[in-house]
Amino acid sequence: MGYQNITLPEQGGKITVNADHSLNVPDQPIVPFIEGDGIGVDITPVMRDVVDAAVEKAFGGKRKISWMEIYAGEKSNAVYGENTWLPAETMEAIREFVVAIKGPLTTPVGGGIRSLNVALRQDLDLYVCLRPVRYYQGTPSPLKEPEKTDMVIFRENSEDIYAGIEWESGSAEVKKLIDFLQNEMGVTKIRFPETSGIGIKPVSEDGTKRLVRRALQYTIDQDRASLTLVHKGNIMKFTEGAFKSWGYELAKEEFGAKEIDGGPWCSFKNPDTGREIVVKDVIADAFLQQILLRPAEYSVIATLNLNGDYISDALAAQVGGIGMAPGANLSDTVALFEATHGTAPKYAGKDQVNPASLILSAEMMLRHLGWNDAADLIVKGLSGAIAAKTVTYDLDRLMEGATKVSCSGFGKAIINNM
Ligand SMILES: NC(=O)C1=CN([C@@H]2O[C@H](COP(=O)(O)OP(=O)(O)OC[C@H]3O[C@@H](n4cnc5c(N)ncnc54)[C@H](OP(=O)(O)O)[C@@H]3O)[C@@H](O)[C@H]2O)C=CC1
Ligand SMILES: O=C(O)CCC(=O)C(=O)O
Ligand SMILES: [Mg+2]
Repeated sequence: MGYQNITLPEQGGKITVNADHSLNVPDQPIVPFIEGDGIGVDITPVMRDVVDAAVEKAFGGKRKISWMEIYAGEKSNAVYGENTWLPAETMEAIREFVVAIKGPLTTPVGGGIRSLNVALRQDLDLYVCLRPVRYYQGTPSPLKEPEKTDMVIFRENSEDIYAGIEWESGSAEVKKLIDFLQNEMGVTKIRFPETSGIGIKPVSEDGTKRLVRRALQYTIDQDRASLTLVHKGNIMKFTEGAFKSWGYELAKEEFGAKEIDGGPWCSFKNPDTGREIVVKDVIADAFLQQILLRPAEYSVIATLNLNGDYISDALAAQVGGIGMAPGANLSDTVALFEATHGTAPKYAGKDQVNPASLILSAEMMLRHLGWNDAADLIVKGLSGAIAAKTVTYDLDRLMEGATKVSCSGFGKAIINNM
């Protein structure tokens, strides 16, 4: 199709998806990217340089990414005109080209536009937010044994209070809703009805099961020992509690899990390797202490949207901070890779922040394409740069005897260590 402000690269072809959701990847795939607000201007070009260097080194010119810029956030206002935060053709391009990567996008607090990140996830039905958390040797960490933190978060990405269904205190809508809750639903527990805002928390069986299904399949494919459902089901029984029940139900119905000692924990054998996979659950507040005190007991995590948001930043801190934490948003067909962190506005344009989070998101993208040799080189380059203590400010301030480099300098150090 023709695009208004997106320039198609002169060379390169489209990635396509087969009926079984596998990909056909040409040697020169067109990959759309959103630069991102704030520090997007710093980290996105560095990510591209690192990826290009890894692909060139791994495949000697046979393969290459054809980058195609698409727009969202502040830059899209500049390109498309004021108040155009997420142009329709940006969504169209991600749908058409199937695999894309983005920098962070700003969401104002307490008013203004709703999150563009959430809008992208909802509109493209990217229902899995996949955030692996692993330790790179030599990275400074507040833990004594950070290498014991090795978890992969499957965060439900389309539902929950995070979907942003809410009404402002004092609005006509909130008055109508509170009136309905009090007079037709018998609700007596709204403490200050005159001044309350109200948010709605939808959690469904369909949404839960598709997320837990992907997480369990991953547990099998990666030969992991356990999947933990993290919820606050003691308090929010029909949303978070139901998430837990539906998760166990799915493990039993579709993966043949059997209860251990009368349940609710259950287990089944990995059909590929024969290894026992335990499916368990933890209440979210207790989980946040467990990940610090007993991280080795957790492997794959499946959780609701808001819990997953908190847990991913907390776990990132254990292995070096959100400057190091990658992620992907996945539907059955489309993949949009992005860092865990936000736009860190105070550092914008200063060539200072750590680009590793976005670079490791690109590393996940290369594996998604099946370009594992290039992905391995990124891991090697990053590990080498950290081992040589050539690091950005966030790691430098926690390390003894390190050499502090800029964002672009860190990118160069990664390339030099490939
Ligand atoms: N997916 C997305 O696009 C996301 C967008 N956001 C949005 O980003 C904006 C800012 O959010 P905020 O809460 O400040 O969170 P941020 O993640 O942007 O930044 C918080 C702090 O984390 C550290 N940090 C973040 N990124 C890096 C990096 N690359 N390298 C090193 N350190 C880093 C910095 O810590 P220090 O000050 O200690 O150096 C920074 O001040 C908001 O509008 C928010 O909605 C937030 C999260 C995700
Ligand atoms: O959309 C936003 O602004 C914040 C998103 C976020 O914190 C996350 O996805 O981890
Ligand atoms: Mg977050």
